[in-house]
Amino acid sequence: MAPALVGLSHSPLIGKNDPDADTLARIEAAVAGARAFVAEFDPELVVLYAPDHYNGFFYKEMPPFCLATEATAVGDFGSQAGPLSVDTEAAKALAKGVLDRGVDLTVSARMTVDHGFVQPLEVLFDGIDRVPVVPVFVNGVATPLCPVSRIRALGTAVGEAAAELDKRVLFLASGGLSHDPPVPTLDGAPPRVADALIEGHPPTPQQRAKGEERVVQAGRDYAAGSTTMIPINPTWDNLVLDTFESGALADVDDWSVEWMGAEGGGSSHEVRTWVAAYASLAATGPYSMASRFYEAVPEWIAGFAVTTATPR
Ligand SMILES: O=C(O)CCc1cccc(O)c1O
Ligand SMILES: [Fe+2]
Repeated sequence: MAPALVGLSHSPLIGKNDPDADTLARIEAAVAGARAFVAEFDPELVVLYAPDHYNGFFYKEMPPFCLATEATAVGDFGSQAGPLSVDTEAAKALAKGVLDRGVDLTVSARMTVDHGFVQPLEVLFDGIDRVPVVPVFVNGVATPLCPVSRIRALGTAVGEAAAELDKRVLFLASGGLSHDPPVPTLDGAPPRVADALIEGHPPTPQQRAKGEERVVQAGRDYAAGSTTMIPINPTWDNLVLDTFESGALADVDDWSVEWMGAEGGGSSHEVRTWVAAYASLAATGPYSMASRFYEAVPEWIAGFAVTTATPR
């Protein structure tokens, strides 16, 4: 088994509320680097860790994480809709391997996913059906959240199980770093919102359009210096990236939900996907970060990072 890793922030506002041309060019160069890295590695399997934004997972039952043996994308924010090319056999093997290692994994035989899963597949592979993938949902918004140590344990178990496959496996993380987009919260929600977050009634096209316009407007406000959202925190984001680069992954066990939220905003917990991916790579042996890019992009409501890593 040969592993590699890409960590990639996502934002549904890419192409909808872009930063200035120079910033955009720097980001595009970093993303092109990740695409070249992936093309060169030519993965036979992608283990994709991504969050959900109340399109697939709801409070009726909210697992801390969940592995899919089949998955369909909803097509939010203009992202691709339809089935992902899930490698069901590999997914089942990984699920068994994770459970055998004592991590209480939830499995979905029909996962609904959103831009969190779709965007990295579009950006790196030009579509959601181009490469065999095992989607792994990591809850990054719906409190209460499990300790980060459990996400590290998940990633480690997935990495150990993946090492038993005779494949080139790319561990791919989607999301983060610090950002505070207007994602609804169950605590204090009015009854109609609470009902939507619990039951997950699919929104009408009008409701979806209205919600998406709200997020685009929030990006404009964030870039204009709105103080109603927790600002992007480059210092914290670089501390997070330093941790991944150093390989001292056990440090994340001390990252409390409260500390992360205060430093990085309500969606900073999306970096749990990165914790899982780096733990997976680390479980296969010592690694080096091969490239590291970071830019605070308020227009996208994103502390935007791109990293690649390979075995040492
Ligand atoms: O779909 C939503 O409600 C949130 C959308 C969203 C906005 C900015 C950055 C993100 O990472 C993100 O996911
Ligand atoms: Fe997100």
